[in-house]
Amino acid sequence: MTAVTLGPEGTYSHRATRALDDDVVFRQSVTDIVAAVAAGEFDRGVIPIENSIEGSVTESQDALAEYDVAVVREIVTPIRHALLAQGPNFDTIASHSQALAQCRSYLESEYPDATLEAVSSTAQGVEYARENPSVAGIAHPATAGDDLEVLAADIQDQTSNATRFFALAPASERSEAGGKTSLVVYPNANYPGLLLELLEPFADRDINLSRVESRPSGERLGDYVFHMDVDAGLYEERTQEALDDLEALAERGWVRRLGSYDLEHVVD
Ligand SMILES: O=C(O)C(=O)Cc1ccccc1
Repeated sequence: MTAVTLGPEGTYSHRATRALDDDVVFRQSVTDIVAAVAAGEFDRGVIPIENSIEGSVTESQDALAEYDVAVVREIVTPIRHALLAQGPNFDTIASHSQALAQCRSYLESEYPDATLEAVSSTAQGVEYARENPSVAGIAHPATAGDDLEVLAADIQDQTSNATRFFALAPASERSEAGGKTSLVVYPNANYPGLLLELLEPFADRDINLSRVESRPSGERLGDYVFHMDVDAGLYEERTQEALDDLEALAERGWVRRLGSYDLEHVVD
């Protein structure tokens, strides 16, 4: 099987993809990855979803609301960032926006004058550092290879830094089995108590919600899509009943079942 993930080689997404044992190909953006899996070009896609310091990867959420794909696995990996460069004389630090944000305090105290440049991935920033002595990257230390120095290790703002990734498959492979389920709900409505009503079907059936996030629908200001993760599988009757209620509440919009899966931790 072939999995597509964020490249080039050595990104955290690539590290997470190793859990799948598939051949790996790379794309430059999360949206491209989700679109390619939805189009059936690859068996699997791996994208970052949320980080324990910085929160949701909004591009991933928006792509899951836009393209019809299945979530078939969840992979949680620890993230330990290093500062890498040809030497200490750099003026620009290039990395993925999530990595720059996860190291914000460190960068403000150690490199207050550096220019921070958000690039498509951590490993892409390292490529720029390899080409240019005035650029440093923030990435996994293994990306340093033989030609870059690890100037500082473990520079993330909290020692405990973990990222949750989703393994995606074409929609036809959606599973009802597993202890967790991810949903996207667009109620296309706005009235007092709407959010409460959307949560009640789960509370009434004693189903724990492990995440609720709102994202702008893009239709109009103040209109939202809700991303929900619940600790129950789609195979369970209580989940099916809760979803029937949710569908009725979202009759003017839609409910997308991304699928059920089990939690998996991969130590790097
Ligand atoms: O750029 C990468 O290496 C990615 O895979 C995205 C990312 C960035 C920072 C933390 C986790 C994932």
